[in-house]
Amino acid sequence: MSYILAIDQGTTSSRAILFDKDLQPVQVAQQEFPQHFPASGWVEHDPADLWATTEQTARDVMAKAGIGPEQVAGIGITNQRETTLVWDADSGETLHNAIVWQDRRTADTCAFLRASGHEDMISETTGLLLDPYFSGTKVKWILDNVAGARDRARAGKLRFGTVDCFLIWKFTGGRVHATDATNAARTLIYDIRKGEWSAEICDLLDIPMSMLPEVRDCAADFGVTGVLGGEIPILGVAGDQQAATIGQACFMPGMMKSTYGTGCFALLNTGDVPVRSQNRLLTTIAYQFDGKSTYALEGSIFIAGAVVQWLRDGLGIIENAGETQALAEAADPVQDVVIVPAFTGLGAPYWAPDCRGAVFGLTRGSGPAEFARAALESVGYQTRDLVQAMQADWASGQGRTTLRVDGGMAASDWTMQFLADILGAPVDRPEVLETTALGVAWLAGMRAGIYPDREEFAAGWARSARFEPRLPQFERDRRYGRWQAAVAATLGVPAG
Ligand SMILES: Nc1ncnc2c1ncn2[C@@H]1O[C@H](COP(=O)(O)OP(=O)(O)O)[C@@H](O)[C@H]1O
Ligand SMILES: O=P(O)(O)OC[C@H](O)CO
Repeated sequence: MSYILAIDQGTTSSRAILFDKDLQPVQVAQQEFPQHFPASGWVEHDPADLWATTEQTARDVMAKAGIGPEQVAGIGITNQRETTLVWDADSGETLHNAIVWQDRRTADTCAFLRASGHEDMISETTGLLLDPYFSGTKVKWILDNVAGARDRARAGKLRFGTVDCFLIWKFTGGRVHATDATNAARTLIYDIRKGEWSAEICDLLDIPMSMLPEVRDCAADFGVTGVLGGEIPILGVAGDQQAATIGQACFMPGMMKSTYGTGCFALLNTGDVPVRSQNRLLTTIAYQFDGKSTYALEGSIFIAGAVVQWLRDGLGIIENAGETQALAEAADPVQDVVIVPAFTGLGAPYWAPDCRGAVFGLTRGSGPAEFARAALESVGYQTRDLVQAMQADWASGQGRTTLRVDGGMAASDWTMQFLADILGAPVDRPEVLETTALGVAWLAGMRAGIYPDREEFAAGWARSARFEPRLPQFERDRRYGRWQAAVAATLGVPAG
């Protein structure tokens, strides 16, 4: 019983990672699955794909490591957040494809709720903004648009869940309908202060509360699965960004992590007090242990690593992401090319879904190297936007902050050095870059009794590199000023 199976069900792929008794990742299996775009701004996943790729990668990783279920002490599940599923309580059949967090179809519902004066109550209760990003309006959409759904929901025949909850249901053969507090906190129908579903918001959205899962701690009993060839308990659950926060051991107020994948999500631990943002950040639950929530401020950037993908697939100036380093180093130091990568609008702290990207400062001499440097820099600038908003929101967060980074793009030394330079604060990269999976593996392993407690786990967090700021203050401010001007100009230009 010396392994933990971590499942990371993400937006574009499902991954299963096996951790040994020393909390080291020893084997990985991964499968991508199709994205469905049935209309402009709509994004769906087939629930059968979510389950099949999860089950298959879990089987594969155990087969690759040559271990059986009797050697797995527990399963931890982490997941793309907010993505919404509704299914029949008896048959388990889903009523509709999963509506993905990126899906904008409920923008009108959000606009209506805002116009009718509900935004303040909803933000105060849930910590979130009225945006289609979150689950609540997606559940309403399914109940409004699938024939007979609301009647079945009122009769107690339907179940709602985020992806973690759906997978738990599948793993346990429909015996457990539960989620954890971090996933509940992303639904727009959960009262993050009281730690219970909000009857008022459910009523407003006409969502029968009989559909809702039980909300448990992040390290808790979520049932036992028999689908992997033997019985294994599910003992840890957290949304992926919260799992990364846990994996980075950001357990003290003031600690902050930023995950650089396709997008970027930064979370600042604010302790046991939920801080209401004045700068359009989200207030969310970082984790919940023993019924007690720890809160975080969260900033979400939609385009981080995706700007590098654009250099590769859109502009064709690189063949792989790693080439950006040499290009950025070769860029002309006197050119000031700035890219605002608002390909799908801008996220926090701007929340401008309709604006589109722009490039500034081009000269006759601007080429691939200047574009590559500007692309990498855009990630640093956007992070500074978030960090400044966080510091403005949370007075005790003033001062020197060390940022812990992870995700695929954190492998880029050049980007991480620029990040430290533009923040004027150190950036720490951990030894284990599988931070999201590590977080949820630790939850499950701690619950199973094979991993250390929180203090010991935090003490074991190890850094592989620290990037210290080297840019003079004057130059930092000058460059950031250029970025701010570029964003202001981009926001001022209506999308075509
Ligand atoms: N060396 C690198 N330099 C710059 N960007 C990189 C590098 N390696 C990976 N990336 C970027 O990181 C992203 C992949 O990170 P990952 O954490 O796997 O993302 P996701 O989980 O969102 O798919 C890609 O967008 C890729 O362009
Ligand atoms: O699956 P990812 O890594 O793109 O993460 C998605 C986030 O959880 C959305 O809030």
